[in-house]
Formats: sequence, C-alpha cells, structure tokens
Amino acid sequence: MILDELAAFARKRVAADQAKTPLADIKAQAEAMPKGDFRFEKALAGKDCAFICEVKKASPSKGVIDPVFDFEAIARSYEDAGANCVSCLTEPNWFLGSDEIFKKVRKIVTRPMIRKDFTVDEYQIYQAKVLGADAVLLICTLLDTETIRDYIGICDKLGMSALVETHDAQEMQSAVQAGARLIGVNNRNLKDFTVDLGNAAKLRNGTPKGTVFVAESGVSSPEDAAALRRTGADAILVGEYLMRAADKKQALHALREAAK
Ligand SMILES: O=P(O)(O)OC[C@@H](O)[C@@H](O)c1c[nH]c2ccccc12
Repeated sequence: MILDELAAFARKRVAADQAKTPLADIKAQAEAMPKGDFRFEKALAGKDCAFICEVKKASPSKGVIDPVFDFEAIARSYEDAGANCVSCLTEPNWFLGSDEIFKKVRKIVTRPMIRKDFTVDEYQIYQAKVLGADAVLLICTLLDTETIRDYIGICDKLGMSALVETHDAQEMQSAVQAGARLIGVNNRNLKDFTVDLGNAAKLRNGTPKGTVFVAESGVSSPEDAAALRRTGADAILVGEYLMRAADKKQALHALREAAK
C-alpha cells in the first residue's frame, strides 16, 4: 500500500537527516526560535470560509500536475489572491516537494504556512519549525492517539498548529481524544485514492464545538466548494484545482464567492 511506502520512506529520510543534524540539535534550534502564536489555526477560525492553497508539483494519484512548477510565481499568486493560508509539500519522492522549495516559498508568502509531509517522528516537527512553518500535518492513519497527543504537545510548546487529518469515524474519535483543535477530513482515501466529497459531510458531526474543521482534497469546481461549505467546513484545502488554474487569483475568487 502506498501509504506504508510513504511512511517507510519518511522514516528513512528522518534517519538520513538525523545523521547530519541530530535530534538534540534540531530541537535546540527550534526551541531557540521565538515561540509561534498559533497563527495558522487563527487564520482559519474567522466567520467566512477560509482557503488553504497548496503548492504541489505532483501526487501519487495524479503524477506530475504542473511540469513547469514555477513555485515562486505560484506562491506570489496565492499571496496576491488573498489565500488565508498556504500549504507546501516537502515529500520528495511522490509529491516532488522539498525543504528547499518550502524555504523559498516561505520567503515570498506572508500568510501562515503548513509543512505538508508524512509526520512519523517528532524530529519532523522541530524541522518544520526551523523551516519557518506555522503548522504541521498529523495523519491519523499513521499515528496512534497517544502519539498524536504527544506531537500536539510539542507543537503547543513551539507555538505551532497541528492539522490532524482523519478519514473515517474511528480516526475522528482518535483526533478528538488526542485533543486536536484543528481537524481535517481527507475526502481522498489515501489507501486507494478514491475521492468522496461526502466524507467531510459524514464526519462533520463528530467534531466537538470549538474545533476548526477543514475539508481536504477533491475540490474541482466552485460548486464543490459551495457544497463543502454547506456541510459545515470552516476551511477548505485546495491543491490540484488551483495548481492547474492559469489564473489562480480568479480561480480562488470564484471558490470564495461560491463558499459564501
Ligand atoms: O489536490 P487536492 O485534491 O485539492 O488535495 C489537496 C490536499 O488536500 C492533498 O494534497 C492532501 C490531503 N492530505 C494529504 C496528505 C499528504 C499529502 C497530500 C495530502
């Protein structure tokens, strides 16, 4: 299964990074930085539907989405378009992302940013902080409840947000038990890549009051954004649709209008 491969490769990457910069060092670097102010989750908690716009060259389900991938121009257009937050993939093998791309995008974007990767080790949380991230992704399929709670605790100390990604009712329960404040529902099943926009709607009721609810993946039209908003999304994470849009500003504007 692809998710197992992604996780195994993430562990290998952590081991390689650790050989260069040990955990104690990266942790010290992260802790020496000014504590964050949780601005990622704050930026999603307004009364209007918020949009997280994603910088992503490729994905395991779609292959290469944007062969040119001028990520600096993409970052500028997201910034100009008024994205509430920006997501940037750093996974190198299937998504063709990198920490270098993240750092360059970070320089351009003033909005809060999430480092989108497969978090399997606390090392990656400290690494994200050092890269200038405001948030990390914690995928429930890869982590047990205790670990999610521990990782949220690390994020809290650093002033970062944790977007806890769920895909079914059991994972939703795990996210809630772990104390997640920011809960995502992935409409794409990471095991077989099928997309069901109804998934977010189905799990919406499982989130306690006060949590920020993010609908992720599979938005391919303003109508999709409208439907997700109607089912109670506080925020919507959009990748491919914006990556393929020639005029990103206009595309985001249309999604925003539809989700009003
Ligand atoms: O390109 P899409 O279908 O709009 O999806 C964006 C985002 O939700 C997707 O990239 C994503 C959601 N969860 C993930 C976990 C890992 C990697 C990527 C993802």
